[in-house]
Amino acid sequence: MNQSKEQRILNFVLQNAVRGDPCSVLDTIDKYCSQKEWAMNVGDEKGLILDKTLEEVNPSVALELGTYCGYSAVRIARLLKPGARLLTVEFNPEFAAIAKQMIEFAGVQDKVKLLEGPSEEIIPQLKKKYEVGTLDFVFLDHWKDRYTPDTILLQECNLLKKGSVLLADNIIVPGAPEFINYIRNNPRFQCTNYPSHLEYMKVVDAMEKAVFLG
Ligand SMILES: O=C(NCc1cccc(CNc2ccc3[nH]ncc3c2)c1)c1cc(-c2ccc(F)cc2)cc(O)c1O
Ligand SMILES: [Mg+2]
Repeated sequence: MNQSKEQRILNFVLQNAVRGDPCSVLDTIDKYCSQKEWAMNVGDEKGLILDKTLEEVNPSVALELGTYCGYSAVRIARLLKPGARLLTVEFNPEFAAIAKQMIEFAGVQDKVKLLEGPSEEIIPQLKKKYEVGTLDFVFLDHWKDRYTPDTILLQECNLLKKGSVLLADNIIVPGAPEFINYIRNNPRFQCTNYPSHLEYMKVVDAMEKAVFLG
């Protein structure tokens, strides 16, 4: 049975990156996906915006929607302070299996909890089943038409507090127009746009930061 692209990315990391070194895992994925096969990791350019936002927020509890191969989970986890944790949600079982191995190879498994299932099912379980009080940081990178309903669901589940930061990928490509309309017209969020480029391409993209005002 021929391999998936995601399996080829993982194999390239297992053979070329340094076990236990998150930066080498990130660099190796970026090298493979810019030189051999494009893949929808947030990448190195938008990754820097993610890094800077994380350094500002310094979250104790972070949530990621859309794990994919685990690139941004490794990127986020490597910057978390001792005792802080990342919950990452992946709906696609093949992606989740790849991401689990990627996270373990990078050596950040103690900081990351990978939850398999759709966000609309997982988010309502975060408080009781996963002992989450409120979320300091949320990275939205899953199906773009889920950004708005899941932002509403996070509020309904009382998972956001004053100062909670949402960061959304792909505001231009593939685009999340409904989310932008919702969040920029919502007085309970303070929004900032970060122009950038689609991962590994010269195509324009952007990220949007939204701070919950309570
Ligand atoms: O669409 C994207 N990513 C989302 C996505 C996509 C597919 C599968 C999944 C399955 N994972 C999944 C689903 C539902 C879920 N609910 N809760 C968790 C959860 C997890 C997730 C995307 C596309 C492009 C892109 C493609 C092509 C192109 F030309 C330009 C740009 C670039 C990106 O950076 C992107 O992020
Ligand atoms: Mg993305």
